[in-house]
Amino acid sequence: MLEVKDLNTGYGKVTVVNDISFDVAAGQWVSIVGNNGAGKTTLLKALLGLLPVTSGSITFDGEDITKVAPNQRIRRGMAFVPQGQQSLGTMTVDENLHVVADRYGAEAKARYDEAVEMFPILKEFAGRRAGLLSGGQRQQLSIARALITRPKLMILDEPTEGIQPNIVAEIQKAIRTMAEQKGIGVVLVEQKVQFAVERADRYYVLASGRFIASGEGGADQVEAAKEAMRV
Ligand SMILES: Nc1ncnc2c1ncn2[C@@H]1O[C@H](COP(=O)(O)OP(=O)(O)OP(=O)(O)O)[C@@H](O)[C@H]1O
Repeated sequence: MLEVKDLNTGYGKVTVVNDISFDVAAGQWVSIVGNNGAGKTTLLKALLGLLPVTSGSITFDGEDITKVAPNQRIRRGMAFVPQGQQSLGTMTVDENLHVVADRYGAEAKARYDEAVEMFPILKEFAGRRAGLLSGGQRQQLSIARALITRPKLMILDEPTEGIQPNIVAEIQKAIRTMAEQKGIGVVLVEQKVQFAVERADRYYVLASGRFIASGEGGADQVEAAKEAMRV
């Protein structure tokens, strides 16, 4: 569904991401792990159309979208969950979800229900202001908001940053479920290798803007990925 080929991108004349190629199929979870400054966010910005591609191509759903504007990419079925749990803090959980769901008219309720089903805590805290939730709960709210759009591809930027371990496990499970049961393709970028690799289908290690290792996901692959990241 997503095909990235020989992608180069960066800021002005400085190339930060070099010759990146990978594919994501429907229902496949692909993780990109890398340390601080490896180029993870830069790569995601290029996938979303927020940074121009210097060379290479991005194909989504059979169409070349290398030069397609960000809002068009979203319309075609990409959803983005940015770093840092960005929900609307002064609005309640319920209002945060309705802002997105109510765009879908007759489908609004079904879409709303579908999203909170994945994160029951959001039902419990429906009336609470998003700004008063824990970081992990806010992250779940961000993912739920993205799910309401029924994306074909969900792109997540370090969803576990600053989050307690018990919620990290819940988020991991939800990502697996959305891939497996809803057929959503997932691109996750992370520094936390275990979280990213353990239940993914495939992983890539990004260092200094290049893929230096890759492999199948799974609990037995975590050590190999960690080892590759140490180099
Ligand atoms: N707006 C910018 N202008 C110029 N260089 C930038 C800009 N943003 C990031 N960079 C550089 O690009 C490189 C990769 O940064 P990027 O934010 O993509 O890394 P990252 O892997 O996402 O790191 P982190 O895990 O800390 O978020 C770094 O060397 C950074 O200094």
